[in-house]
Amino acid sequence: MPSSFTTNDKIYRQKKQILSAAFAPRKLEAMEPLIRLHIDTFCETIAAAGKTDIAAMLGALSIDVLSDLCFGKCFDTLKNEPERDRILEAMEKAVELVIREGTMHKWPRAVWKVLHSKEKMIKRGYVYQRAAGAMMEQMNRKSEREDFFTNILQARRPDNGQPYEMPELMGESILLLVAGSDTTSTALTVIIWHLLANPKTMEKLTAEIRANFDSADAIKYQALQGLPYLHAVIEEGLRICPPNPGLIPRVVVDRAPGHLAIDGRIFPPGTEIGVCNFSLHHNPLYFDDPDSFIPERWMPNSDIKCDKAAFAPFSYGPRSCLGRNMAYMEMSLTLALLVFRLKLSFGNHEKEMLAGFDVDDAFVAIKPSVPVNVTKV
Ligand code: HEM
Repeated sequence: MPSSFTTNDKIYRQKKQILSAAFAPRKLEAMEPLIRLHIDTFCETIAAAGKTDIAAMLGALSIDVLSDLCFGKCFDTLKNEPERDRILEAMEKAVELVIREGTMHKWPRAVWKVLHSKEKMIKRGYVYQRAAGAMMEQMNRKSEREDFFTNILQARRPDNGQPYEMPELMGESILLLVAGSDTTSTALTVIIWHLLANPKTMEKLTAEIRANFDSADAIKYQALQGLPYLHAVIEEGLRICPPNPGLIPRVVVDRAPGHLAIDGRIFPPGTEIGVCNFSLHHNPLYFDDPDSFIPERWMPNSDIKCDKAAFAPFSYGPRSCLGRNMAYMEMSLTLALLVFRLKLSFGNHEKEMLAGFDVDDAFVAIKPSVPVNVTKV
């Protein structure tokens, strides 16, 4: 299914322009109250449960936020447990397979058949079904609200002046849903795991939030952007375990003089190359004590080595992440509201949890469960 992620021509450039407009800072500001509403539901739901898998609930939060902002229809996965389990599993399969389609497109059909087992295809089909259903409803609904997807629905192709066709619209809807939800929830899960494993860091973050706000209602993104420790905690989470931990592939193009030279080595046109984010972020040449979670390295005037040029969780260049601003807004509000309103702990799972936090690389990180106890402050 074609999407901006898998196309590479002038149609891609036009789609990118359309999507960039949808993510403009002014439009995002207008979306803060909606994002906030879902974070409130998230905090209330996990507080009422008392014990929860925070990784799954953060997955549900980011799906609810994305489905609401993208299609004007929240999938309600925070409140509906069977729906949550089904869509999270489908999302995992969709991510694995979308990436194989994007990166192994030249492989023979027989290999594809093995990789695309029938069971996985059926499971991932559920994400397609939900995204397509929401998109169709949005096409038939007359709403004043401008969602991310409204821009694509109203756009015309530059080559023939016609609206985008259904398979392309489907591709974009799935891309937005998967790219925007899984990544943000991984980043938040990583950060919360490290905060729980480092109580002094959690205390410092909580103290910063409490010193700046006297009620949860007063917490607004504009004010959060000025809090250095919150920012440092988010950057350190994205560094220590980037949501796209592996290699983001690029193909060397055929341009004069014909070859690309990097560090004295020649890469001919057609070669797939890339930088592995996890290795980059854990290289001691760029970051002191790279395997430890040390938000202080990001604080102004810190003397802990922290080379910002080697920090690329959203990638660089024309294909870099479109949802970066939205991700910072969602991560900042979620963390601030969480530490302001709730107290989390590993409870009985402390020993097992402190053994370490590992993810699998399937282009995006596939994360483990993180069981926590939750109480209201
Ligand atoms: C912490 C959260 C996030 C991280 C770490 C992240 C990271 C990335 C990365 C590494 C890429 C690939 C860029 C490349 O190929 O060079 C990407 C692409 C993309 N991201 Fe994000 N992302 C996040 C959140 C979001 C959100 C909230 C959205 C909103 C829907 C979003 C939408 C997209 C889109 C549409 C693309 C494709 C861009 C293109 O191909 O031109 N992302 N993201």
